[in-house]
This record gives sequence, structure tokens and C-alpha cells, in this order.
Amino acid sequence: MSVSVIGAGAFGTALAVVLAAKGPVTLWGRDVAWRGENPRLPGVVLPNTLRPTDRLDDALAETVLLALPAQVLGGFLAQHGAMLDGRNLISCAKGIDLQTLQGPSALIRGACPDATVAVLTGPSFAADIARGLPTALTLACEDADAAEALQAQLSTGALRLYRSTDVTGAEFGGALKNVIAIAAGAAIGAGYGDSARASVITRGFAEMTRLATALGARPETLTGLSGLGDLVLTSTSEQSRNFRFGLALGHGRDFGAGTTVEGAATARAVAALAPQLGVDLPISQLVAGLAQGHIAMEHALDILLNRPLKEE
Ligand SMILES: NC(=O)C1=CN([C@@H]2O[C@H](COP(=O)(O)OP(=O)(O)OC[C@H]3O[C@@H](n4cnc5c(N)ncnc54)[C@H](OP(=O)(O)O)[C@@H]3O)[C@@H](O)[C@H]2O)C=CC1
Ligand SMILES: O=C(CO)COP(=O)(O)O
Repeated sequence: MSVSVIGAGAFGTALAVVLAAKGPVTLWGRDVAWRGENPRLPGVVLPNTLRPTDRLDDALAETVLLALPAQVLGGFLAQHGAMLDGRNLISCAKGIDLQTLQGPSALIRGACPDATVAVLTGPSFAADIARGLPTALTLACEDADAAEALQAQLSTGALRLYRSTDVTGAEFGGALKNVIAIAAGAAIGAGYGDSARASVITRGFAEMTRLATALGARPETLTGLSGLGDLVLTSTSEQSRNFRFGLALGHGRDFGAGTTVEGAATARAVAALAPQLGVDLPISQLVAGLAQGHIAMEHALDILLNRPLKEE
């Protein structure tokens, strides 16, 4: 099966680099004028078997990895969905679409009804994958046979994929961990310490599980790579853009515009979903308020600590 990657950002490029070791891969980006090295993934030399293109009709393989940011995906599919339909379409985005409050797989299904839809997610920094460091991810597809075939197609020596049929659990775990990582970063940035961060991670994980299971996810998926695994990585590493965005909030500093921070928009989507689903998500709702500037950092701690005491 042929492979292409749509989205020449850091993650799409990293995936294309490692998959190109198995066979030819086409990488589509709207601007691929660079040669040899993509500035979105500095320091990584692109192999000869990776072919960048800015023509979408030139990047239509049997298996297509969609590595665009979550807030961009809906517009892209509205424009190009018909060209992509009927293929294996694998979402690599970690967010919830703010306009529809849907995850990427639902957006893809809506635009491409005849596609086989899957999700690739889990703890992995693009730079680590591209350097060939060992990484384990979740490949989720409701069709168990397709999941197995895609798992075999996309695993490499260092990139080990575990398969699952719980698409909702995998993709919402990946989206929601970004929101909690912002809170973890804010706790560190504000000087609240490692104990506070551990509380944010743990209570944040409870929120992720509450929301994802309300949407139909299996709770055990949340304890896997795509949920807890990625939450731990993103909440503890300054390689994470979401964590660094939280650090800046905590410090009261600006954060560079133009950096992909999926958790900021996703927190707003979560805040809109929470009342619809009747779930209590205080940390995520706080992140939504902080990210929009509706809540000042100096009030954030009081908001969390002054809630009524409760059973764990
Ligand atoms: N980076 C990482 O370590 C990981 C990222 N992910 C996920 O992958 C997804 C992509 O992130 P990442 O690659 O890091 O993002 P980057 O910020 O590195 O790149 C974003 C890419 O999206 C492209 N883009 C933006 N808007 C549009 C548009 N309207 N039409 C077409 N292309 C567009 C940009 O193109 P241009 O360069 O032309 O602006 C750029 O290539 C996110 O959901 C992220 O959570 C998942 C795991 C790891
Ligand atoms: O998803 C990621 C790691 O698994 C990348 O995290 P950031 O988007 O926060 O950099």
C-alpha cells in the first residue's frame, strides 16, 4: 500500500521521514519551497525516498496520514474531502474542532463517507520520531482488520504501534491531554511546585476520563499510550508547546503567536461540551478561561481550591 502525508509541519514531516525508510512517501505542504531540510523540523535531513509536493493530486496514496492542526482540518476537508474519499485516512491531529465540537475522525467521516478512518496518537515528539528514537503509539480504527493492516504498514523498527478499535478513546485522550498539559505548565510557571503539578495531572486525568467516557470511549483506553502516556509526556517536558504555553501563562509572559498550541482552542471546545454532556471539568474550564484572558492567573488557584470538598 502506498503512503502519503498531508501537512508538512513538524509531525507530518517526522512521520514521513521514518516511513520513507520502508518505501517511497509523498509529503504534501502548501509551501514546500525548502529543499533538503524543513524549517518546521530543523536539523533533520530528508531522505531521497521522501518526495515533498505542493500539489494535492500528486499526494493521493492508498493510505493518507492527515497531520494538519485540528482547527485547520475541517476547512481543509471541506475543500478537498472529495479527492481523499475512499482511502485509508489516518488522523494525526490532537484537538477538538471548535466549530463543530467534534474530534478529527468525525470530521473526516463527514467529509469522506467512503474512507476507512483511523487515528494515530500517543506520546511522541516529532523531533524524537525523526531522530529514530524508540516510540510507541496507538493506531485506532473501528474496523479491526483494517487496524491490523495499518498497524503493520506504519510500524517501523523504532516506531512501535499498538492497535485499538476505540477511536473515540484514542483521539479524545490525545486532544484532552493538551488542555491538562497547559494547566500543568501554568502550575509550574506560577511557582506552585511539583506536588501541585502531580495533582493537576491526576485530577486532569480524571477529567479526561469523565469526558471521553461520556462520549462513548472505553475507560481502559484512557489509561493507555494515547491518554495517560501522552498526558505524562506533555505535562512534564519543555519540548511540549502546550506545556510551554502554560508556563508562559503561569509566568504572566506572552507566548509567541504562530506556534501550534492545540490545547488552547480545545479547552474552549471542552468548556462548551461539558454542560452539554453534564460533566464537571474544573481544570479544563479554567484553562479555557486563562487561554482567552477571561480569568487572570492570580485568581486561578482560588477558583480550584475554593470548590467544595469532595470524595476522590
Ligand atoms: N509536533 C509534535 O511533536 C506532534 C504533533 N502532533 C499533532 O500534529 C498536528 C500538527 O502539528 P505539528 O505538525 O506539530 O504543527 P506545526 O506547527 O509544526 O505545523 C503546522 C502545519 O500545518 C500547516 N497548515 C496550517 N494551516 C494550514 C492550512 N489552512 N492549510 C494547509 N496547511 C496548513 C502549516 O503549513 P505552513 O508551514 O505552510 O504554515 C504547517 O505545515 C497537531 O494536531 C499536533 O497536536 C502530534 C504528535 C506530535
Ligand atoms: O503531542 C505531542 C507529544 O505527544 C506534542 O505536544 P505539543 O503539541 O504540546 O508540542
